[in-house]
Amino acid sequence: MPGTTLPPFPTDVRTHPLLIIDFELIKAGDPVEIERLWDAATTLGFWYLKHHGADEEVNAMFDMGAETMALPLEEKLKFEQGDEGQSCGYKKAGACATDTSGQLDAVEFITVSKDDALAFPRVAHRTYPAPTTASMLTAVVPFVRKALDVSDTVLRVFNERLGLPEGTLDRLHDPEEYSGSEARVVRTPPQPGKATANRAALGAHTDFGSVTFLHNRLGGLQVLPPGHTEWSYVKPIPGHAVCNIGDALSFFSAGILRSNLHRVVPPPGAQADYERFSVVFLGRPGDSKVLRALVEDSSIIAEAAKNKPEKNFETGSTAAEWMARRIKNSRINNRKGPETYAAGRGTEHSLTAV
Ligand SMILES: O=C(O)CCC(=O)C(=O)O
Ligand SMILES: [Fe+2]
Repeated sequence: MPGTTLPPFPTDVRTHPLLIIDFELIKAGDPVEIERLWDAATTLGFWYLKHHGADEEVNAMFDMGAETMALPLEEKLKFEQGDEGQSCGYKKAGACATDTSGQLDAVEFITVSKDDALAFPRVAHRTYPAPTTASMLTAVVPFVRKALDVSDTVLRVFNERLGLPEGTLDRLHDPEEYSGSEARVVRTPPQPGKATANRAALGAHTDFGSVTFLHNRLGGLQVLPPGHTEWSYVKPIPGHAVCNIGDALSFFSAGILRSNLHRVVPPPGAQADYERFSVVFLGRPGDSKVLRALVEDSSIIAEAAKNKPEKNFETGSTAAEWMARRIKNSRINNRKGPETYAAGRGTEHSLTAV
């Protein structure tokens, strides 16, 4: 909402502090900052990222999202992602379950595949609503390129710290291969009444892929830190991205990198009266890559897998299959019962977390 002053994030709600990582120092190879990034990625799996240099691209994405969401629902529905497990396109509010009981989500998405962005004007997977397409070269492509730079840089740090042969994680994220990586704008409309304040607008989930690069102006994002039974807000800090690890990196690293549960609830306090937009890049491995611990490539990962015999790091699933399964089973049209929701879950999920 250009020109709108948003109320500040309230001081009387529980927040979870995240480490603030300086992207410029990471790029420069600063050993202290790399250690801090490693610490964040292996404990909660969430951190703030400052000096990411993507402010302009992120603002352009917020504008693209607002223009696209302002279209009549009927027009947006022409681009709906469907029930077959595809993620790119438009998702209406209420298309997905947020819990085993089949409670409906309250967020709408416009999601652009990185393959469509980088191939533009050629169509790799699908077409998008007119305001999204019109912003492809001015917003989506520049944002995707910045996000890929963040993701590649962070992956190189993890590659080294995991003791993997040089280029291993790079090859698993080869930009030439089609992948589920995508840029998304999420809109949460103000929810009627206080009763919904604690109800998930976007249900508890772990991200499917590798590195997520998220931008928030209003509160609403919450994490469930390991060992906690209560959700805590992640307070938005202007100019700071929130980054987190997804399931694919958790599998590749035998759980050394943490894919943590998170969700979105309506913004807290006076912020609740405003519509909430977030801009996110979800980085994912190449479609054909199998999600499993890289035990043959690193003694550090082999040791981690050995120390967690109760965990199965052999999914037998490619990155594309993992993502399609999770999306398909979250779609309310595919719901047969509580088991459908359960079949769509990822790492670290307990079905009591909603
Ligand atoms: O909107 C947010 O703050 C988080 C969105 C998110 O978790 C996702 O799109 O996976
Ligand atoms: Fe997420």
